[in-house]
Amino acid sequence: MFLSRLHLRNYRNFAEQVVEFPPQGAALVGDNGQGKTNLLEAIYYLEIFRSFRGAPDEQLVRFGEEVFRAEARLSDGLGGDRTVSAAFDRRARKKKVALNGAEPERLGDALGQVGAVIFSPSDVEIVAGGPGGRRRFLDIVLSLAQPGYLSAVQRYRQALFQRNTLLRKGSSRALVEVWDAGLVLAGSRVIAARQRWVAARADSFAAHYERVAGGQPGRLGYAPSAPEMAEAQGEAQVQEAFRGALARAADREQRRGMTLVGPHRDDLRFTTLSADGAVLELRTYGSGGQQRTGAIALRMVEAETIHEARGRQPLILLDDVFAELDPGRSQRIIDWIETEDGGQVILTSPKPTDFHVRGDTLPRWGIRDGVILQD
Ligand SMILES: Nc1ncnc2c1ncn2[C@@H]1O[C@H](COP(=O)(O)OP(=O)(O)OP(=O)(O)O)[C@@H](O)[C@H]1O
Repeated sequence: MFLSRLHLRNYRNFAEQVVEFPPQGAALVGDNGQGKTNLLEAIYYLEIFRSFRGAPDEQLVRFGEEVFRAEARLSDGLGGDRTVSAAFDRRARKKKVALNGAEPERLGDALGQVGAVIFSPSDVEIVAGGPGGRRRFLDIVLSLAQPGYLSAVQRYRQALFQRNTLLRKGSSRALVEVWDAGLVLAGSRVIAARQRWVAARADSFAAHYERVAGGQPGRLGYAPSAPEMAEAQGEAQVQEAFRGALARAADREQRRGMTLVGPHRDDLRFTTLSADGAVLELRTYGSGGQQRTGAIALRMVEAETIHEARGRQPLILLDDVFAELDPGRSQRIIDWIETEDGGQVILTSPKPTDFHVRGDTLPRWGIRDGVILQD
């Protein structure tokens, strides 16, 4: 399956655009502000039904318009086609998603149809920014890859919201505790899934980091909000540890008026080693380049995850990722793409690059003011 056709109407600065993509992908070259990121954002919108940049849907509607629509056609090259589409009405604040023209029962059922991974300069924020961005990363990847994860997150958020409302109002402990069973059940599912994913991908992350960084070590770990949860393995042990952590935090929670333990306070940890062997957090001590390398290695393990979940090569979207990397690192990313035997690649750049992707078979298109220029 590859993205064979994209149809955009009133998405950002695209008025009406139809693009036919070949199976190997395409390279888009255009000046700043012409719509390169917008195009990749639109493709990835059809994967997760929201902007990867975190923009609210209203902002995606072309200025002066009311509704945007995006549709992707995925083809297996043998005549088998599938479509996924999304539309958002700014005035009615309504989003509609369809698979092959039919609305799925739940939005979650339509997630991940494109099977894409996006590499963007803003990924550095996952490593360098606050823990919310890292939890968001985990929640998106696991929602795409694991059935049931998204609904566990949603149940957890509901229980957390109710519990926090009571804590904020200073309600009695007995009232707050009514929500504990639901919180622990859904929360442990989320924590155990995240821990399993990190454990399963840690070696691969380390290998990607080391390769891209030209030999420097890099590690990925999961940091739960309470120490006893770090020891727990599997959902049952996490539940027990979560209950224990809640009991220990009860007085503090009453004082602070909020839930202090659980997956909403967990974090991902990126580390490297100093010259004398000390463990350094990339977030606080990493250079810009090291933080970018951590983000790229993370996207690479995401690509492996999507590959396994979908049973096919992911569509790789590269948004001007080479701009801030040294040539060695850039080349090693290209080498990695080349080993992803034959998956589709769509890359953007403000200027023609010297990097040779897919044996230079990608057609090179221009883009100006929301119009794609194919020759
Ligand atoms: N809702 C919208 N309607 C119309 N135009 C929009 C909308 N949102 C953003 N734009 C326009 O899209 C352009 C930015 O596009 P985009 O972010 O894709 O740039 P780019 O080609 O990736 O540039 P760069 O190389 O600087 O990253 C801006 O000119 C902006 O005004």
